[in-house]
Order: sequence, then structure tokens, then C-alpha cells
Amino acid sequence: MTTTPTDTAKISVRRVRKTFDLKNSEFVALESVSLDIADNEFVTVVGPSGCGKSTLMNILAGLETPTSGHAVVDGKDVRGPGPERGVIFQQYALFPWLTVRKNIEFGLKVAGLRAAERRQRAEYFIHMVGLDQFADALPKMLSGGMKQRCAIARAYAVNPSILLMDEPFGALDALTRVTLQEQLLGTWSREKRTVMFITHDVDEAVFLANRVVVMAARPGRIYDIVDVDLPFPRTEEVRLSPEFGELRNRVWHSVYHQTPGVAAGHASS
Ligand SMILES: Nc1ncnc2c1ncn2[C@@H]1O[C@H](COP(=O)(O)OP(=O)(O)OP(=O)(O)O)[C@@H](O)[C@H]1O
Repeated sequence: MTTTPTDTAKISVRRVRKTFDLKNSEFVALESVSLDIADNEFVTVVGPSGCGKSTLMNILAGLETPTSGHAVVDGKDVRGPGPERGVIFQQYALFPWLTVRKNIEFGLKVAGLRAAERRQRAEYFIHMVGLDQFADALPKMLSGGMKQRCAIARAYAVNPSILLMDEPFGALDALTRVTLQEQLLGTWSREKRTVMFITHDVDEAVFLANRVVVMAARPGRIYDIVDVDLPFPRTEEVRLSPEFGELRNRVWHSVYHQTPGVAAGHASS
């Protein structure tokens, strides 16, 4: 389990504690979380509901501040959102009144790119996620999977070096989900980014990652880190391999046995 911060990490989370004030008490959402993520690494985070996955991601996104400890990106403390960190949520967060193309161009306009350059860049990423035929469609005309592909293209287009993804495929059916996992990995291997990807799905966590971080709840903390030394590209053959099965079982075991009640119930059965 590697949790010791180093100076070379793209992302360093150092002894982060996050508390929320409740009416008569303080709720500890994260306790002493330390984690390093290397440049171009793909890290997935799994854990039971309420273990602080989104809180950790929001801290890295600059949407929450740690109560103590540090979130460091490229050697600097995170002090708010920044263009080098793209965020993708479960709910697509597309502008409903803008077409796919305009949604993707939006961030480029904010970044000050000229119209021709915006157009060219949007085309590239529309093609990358296979939405060529829907470039002029409004979000309401897209399926859930297409909306999420549009959100991924939009995040990539502004060229962030880090992608923070909070259950981006959580609302999709199993087949679309698998297709998007393969597509995301294809994009990641071509474009390279440092990715933190939150999921509830252990198979998804193993399939995508270089490393799986398993969190535990009450207080939210890192419970285990599993290296995934499966080859890329991650094909169906990899997904069906005994090595994949072993890693999935290892991660599942970690998630299952730290969930209060579940392990106890298991032990007594
Ligand atoms: N703004 C807030 N005020 C009070 N409590 C909060 C706040 N945000 C999060 N929490 C609490 O902190 C804990 C961690 O929440 P968080 O959303 O990070 O968990 P999670 O692991 O992402 O959960 P899930 O898998 O269900 O999305 C939860 O118990 C939640 O109720």
C-alpha cells in the first residue's frame, strides 16, 4: 500500500481531514487521507456509500477545502478550480440549449480561442468520441451514453492535464457502460491524462485502473490500494482473464470486509 507522498507526484493528497459541521456535532468525512498519483496514471476509487469519495474529489477539484492537510497539484496547493483540472460528474451537466458542438466549444471560448480554432478543436474531439453525426444535435436528442461522451469530449477539449470523474458512467446501462469504459481507455492511451475516477463498480474500477484505491467509511479513509498490473489495451480477453478475476476478487474482498455489518454478518453466517 503506497500512501507516502513524494515530490514527483502530479497529485498529492497529504494528511487531509475534512469535517462538516452538523447541528450539535462535527462529522468527520475524511480522516488523514494521503495519496500520491503519478503523471498520466489512471487511479480509480471505490468504497461504500458515504466513505468520502466525492468529498475527496471535490477537494482536488477545488470545490471544497480541507479542514486540515493539503491537496497539491503540480507542486502547488489547490486553492480553487483551475483549467488544468477537468471535472466530469454522473449527471452530464451539458448546457441544454447548446448543440453538442457548442457545448464542446464553450470552454474553448472561455479560454479565449478564436472561432476557427474552436471549431477545429471541437471537430477533433467530436470525432474522437464518435458523435460526428450528432454534432448539431441538442442534448435532449442524445441517449445517456451519448451525453456522457459529449461531456468527456468537452472535458478533453480544454486540454486539462488532470481529469476528475465522479461516477461518470453510473447512470448508464451495462453494455453502454462497457463500451464507454473501452472508449475512455482508448482516449486515455492516445491523449494521456492523469485520471481519478470514482465508481461503485468493482469490475469497472479494476478494468480501467493502474491502481485501485479502496476507501472505508466512518471516518472516510483509505483502506487499501491495489496495483492493477493487467496489460493495455484492456480488451474483452483481459476482462475475461483469470488475472482480472483475481484482482476483482481482491478488491471486492477489501470493499466487502470493511463495510460495517456486512463482514460481521458474513462471519456469523
Ligand atoms: N456539505 C455537507 N454537509 C454535511 N455532510 C456532508 C456534506 N457533504 C458530504 N457530507 C457527508 O460526508 C460523507 C461523505 O460524503 P461523500 O459524498 O463524499 O461520500 P461518497 O463516498 O461519495 O458517497 P456516495 O458513494 O454515496 O456518493 C457522507 O456521510 C455525507 O453525508
